[in-house]
Amino acid sequence: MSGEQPTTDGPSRRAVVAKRVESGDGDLEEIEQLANAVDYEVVGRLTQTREEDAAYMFGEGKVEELAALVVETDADCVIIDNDLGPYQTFNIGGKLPEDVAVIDRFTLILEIFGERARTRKAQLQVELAELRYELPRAEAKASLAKRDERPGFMGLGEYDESVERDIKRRISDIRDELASIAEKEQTRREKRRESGFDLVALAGYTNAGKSTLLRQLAADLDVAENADRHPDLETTAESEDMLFTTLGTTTRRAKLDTREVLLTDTVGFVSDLPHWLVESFESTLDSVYRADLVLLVVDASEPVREMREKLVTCHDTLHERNEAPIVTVFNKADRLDAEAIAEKRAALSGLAPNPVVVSAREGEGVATLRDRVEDELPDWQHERLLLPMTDDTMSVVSWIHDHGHVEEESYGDDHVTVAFEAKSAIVSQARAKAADLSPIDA
Ligand SMILES: Nc1nc2c(ncn2[C@@H]2O[C@H](COP(=O)(O)OP(=O)(O)OP(=O)(O)O)[C@@H](O)[C@H]2O)c(=O)[nH]1
Ligand SMILES: [Mg+2]
Repeated sequence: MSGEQPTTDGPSRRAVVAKRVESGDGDLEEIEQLANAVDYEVVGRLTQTREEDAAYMFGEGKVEELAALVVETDADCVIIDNDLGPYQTFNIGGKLPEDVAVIDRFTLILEIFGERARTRKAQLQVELAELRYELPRAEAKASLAKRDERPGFMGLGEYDESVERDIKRRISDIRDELASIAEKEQTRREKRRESGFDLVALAGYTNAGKSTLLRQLAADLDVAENADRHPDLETTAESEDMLFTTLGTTTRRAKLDTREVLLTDTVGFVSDLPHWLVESFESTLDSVYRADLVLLVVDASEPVREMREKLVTCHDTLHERNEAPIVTVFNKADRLDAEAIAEKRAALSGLAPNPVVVSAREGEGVATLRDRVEDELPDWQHERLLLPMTDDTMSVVSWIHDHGHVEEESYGDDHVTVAFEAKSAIVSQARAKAADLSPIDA
């Protein structure tokens, strides 16, 4: 390791991954995927099953083993798949060769988010999460520095309360800005609802195939057609075999038989996220919480045990705030035969009742899913209105065409009859508009 400068970007960062579990065997697959998502090359692996050590997270002997592995593999950093306290980070770092960084699960996730954040909102959310991660650490540093024995703790120089104060002030500024962004988004969503769209959100564990499915469902629609009406709609939803490809939200329109929906793709869920991290992404998850219907996408090519764990994580994240019906989608069916699908359905029937099986990549099952979405959306109301013929009548008729599904339209001498189906809010608005048409002396 001596003499080698660790690089801070590019594909050449070498990492040793390590994890402590309470029982069973430590599984490093997910942390490796997370590491690969920001171009770490995993060059060494280490796990330990034991209870948490207050000073080192692992046993002290294991940390020495970790240090030896770092030297042997010439790694620049260790990535620990646990939530390290500030002192544990410091103590582990003390055992490692100089300049070897200690990264924990959350710092890694934040790094991924930071790299993916493209919009102002996503960047603010990442910064908020970073500051919330930093705050207790700044407090720890301040209190250590006060004890005088370790000025310059963690090599970061002098500390006083002003650091904490600055962090708190910045947190409060970011919250304000995010709140105003959320308000604008809310207004926009209300407008969409008013214009007859149902909101369908794609939720699910990261890498389940949400973005791929979004493209399938929206495949036969032309977004440009209505670009002027919805200038905020983005046309891209990238997918890659990588965790957290999507950060932030992408919305596209999809036309079902009788309904038009807006589909929103969103950030993937991942297990063991601390509450502050989830809260930092609250306004992104808002599109899920406020949807009329949630499609919970699961990678069905994974073993039942993993599917179950991921479903539980998703339900936990959705549980508190979501009121909309949830339709579970078993994706990647092209990797499975009918028998395996039947087994998984049966094994997971409690968590995922009546799932729709699809292959987002091949398009198989997508038509069934469309029908299911149509079935599960809140019912539309039927209405028949008799409109007196005035100068404004035709604009009301065309408004009804834009916002609902017209079944019949007939013209009499001094009136128009329109029978249509629409969301109940639209029906009420149409009634109000019809009432406004009435001649004053009627
Ligand atoms: N075999 C197979 N692969 C699929 C299918 N759907 C998606 N994939 C692959 O799974 C990977 C993840 O797909 P995405 O659509 O990016 O998944 P996501 O849920 O949006 O992931 P994040 O945005 O990272 O949370 C990609 O490599 C896709 O090509 C499918 O039906 N079958
Ligand atoms: Mg995605």
